[in-house]
Parts: sequence; structure tokens; C-alpha cells
Amino acid sequence: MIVLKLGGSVITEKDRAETLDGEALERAADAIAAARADGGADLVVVHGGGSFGHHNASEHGVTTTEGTRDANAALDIHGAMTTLNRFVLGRLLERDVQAVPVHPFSTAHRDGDGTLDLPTGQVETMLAEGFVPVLHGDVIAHAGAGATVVSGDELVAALARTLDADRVGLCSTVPGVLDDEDAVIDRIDDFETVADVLGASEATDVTGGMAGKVRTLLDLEAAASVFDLASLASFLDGENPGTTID
Ligand SMILES: Nc1ncnc2c1ncn2[C@@H]1O[C@H](COP(=O)(O)OP(=O)(O)OP(=O)(O)O)[C@@H](O)[C@H]1O
Ligand SMILES: C=C(C)CCOP(=O)(O)O
Repeated sequence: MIVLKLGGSVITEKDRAETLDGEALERAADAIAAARADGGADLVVVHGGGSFGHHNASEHGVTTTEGTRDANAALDIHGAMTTLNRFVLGRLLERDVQAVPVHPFSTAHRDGDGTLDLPTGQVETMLAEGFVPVLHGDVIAHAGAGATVVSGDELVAALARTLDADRVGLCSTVPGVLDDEDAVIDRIDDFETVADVLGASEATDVTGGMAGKVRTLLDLEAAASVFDLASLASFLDGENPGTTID
């Protein structure tokens, strides 16, 4: 079973509010459709926000720890993410990938410590019935804080753990995690050794950019690969392009 995240920074133009990168999304959908047509492994897709979601969350002062009790604010962020989710589903459905949505706001929550609880019975049943579940970064109820953002990266980690994923991939705008000379780092197994080169995202991002991503993935038992769109097909084909985080 593969858990794949399509980075919001890949499928949208991250510095222009609510703007899709249609060409990039089509390329990603082509690679997924080709892998499915080859009868590949079960696949769960998660996508991030990019210019959908992060801007709205930032305007309302909502992050993964700072919440809101204003339902309109929560719905504004959630609405941006479901709009993007529709675009992703649409591009996959056009290519005969049996993609169906899973909206975390209606299923997941955080407890008082901020720990994410993501039920997966519906995802497992969808997989068993031949669907490709497509989740997305979202807002979710957070005990004691109202509603906070859950990043696609956190969802990937939770899904990989609960569903015992064989492979985890994060397709981003960069060919991997880059060192201080912009060379791709092959393998990361410790945060401190790379902390100095890890930054936030270049665009509005309430979930921590590359530093947040590496932290979340290091906590995961399974190895995860970070790569760019050019390497998506090879990842789906069984290779480990980009940076391996384990
Ligand atoms: N050392 C680094 N190596 C690679 N990228 C880095 C590094 N430090 C910071 N970054 C930034 O992190 C970005 C990737 O993180 P980002 O959160 O934008 O990814 P994403 O998952 O594709 O998008 P989203 O969070 O919207 O879903 C890169 O585009 C780059 O600007
Ligand atoms: C900002 C929102 C709502 C989603 C964030 O998901 P991410 O782009 O994976 O960090």
C-alpha cells in the first residue's frame, strides 16, 4: 500500500491566492493514472493546500496549534480545501482513476495535547472496494482550542502508521531536501544534523514548510521519500527518488 502526498506547492501556484497549477496537476494525475493502469499497489492520495487553505488560515490566525471558535472562519478554510479537492478528484476521474473524497473535518480531531486522531475504517473499506481515497489538509476540531489546521503531512504520517503503509511519498516542488549548496540530501535520519538548512516554505504556509515536513516524517516508522513531480512516476514504479527520511 502506498500513501502519496501531492504537495500544495506543486498543484497550485502558491504565491497567488486560490490559483491552480493546472499543468502540474495534470502531470501528477497522468503519473497516477499510468501507475493504476499497470495494476499497481493500493493507493491513498493526500494533497496539501498551497494557495488554497494557507492564505485563508493565515487571514484567520489559524495554525496547527492556534485555533478558532468562529464557524465561518473554519468553513472558509475548509471550503478552500474542498474546492481544491474537487479539482484533484476531477483530474483523476477524467483519467479513470476511481478517486473518492475523504474530508478530515468530518472524521478527525485533536485531543487536548494536540494529538491527531484519524479514524481509517472508511479509507480501508474504500481501498478494499477498489477506490482511491483522496484526503486533504483541513481544519479539524481540537479539544480546548476550537478548530486548528491539520497538514497533509500529518495525515500522511497517521495513515502510514495505521494502515501499515509499505511506501510513503511526498511530491513537492523541490527534488528532495536540499543542503546549503542546494544539492539533494540522500538520507535523513536525525533532525539536528539538517536543522540548519531546513526552512519554512517560500510562500504563505501555516504548517511549517520543509522543517515541519521532516519532523513529521522522522516520527514515522516507515521510510518516506521527498521528491519532485519529475520523479513521481519513478516513485510509483517502486524506486526511491529524492531524499529518504527514516
Ligand atoms: N532545505 C530545504 N530543502 C528543500 N526545500 C526547502 C528547504 N528549506 C525550505 N524549503 C522550502 O520548503 C518548500 C516545501 O515545503 P512546502 O510546505 O511548501 O511543501 P508542499 O508539501 O509541497 O506544499 P504544501 O505545504 O502547500 O502542501 C520548498 O518549496 C522550499 O521553499
Ligand atoms: C492550510 C490548510 C488548511 C491545509 C494545510 O495542508 P498542507 O499544505 O499539507 O500543510
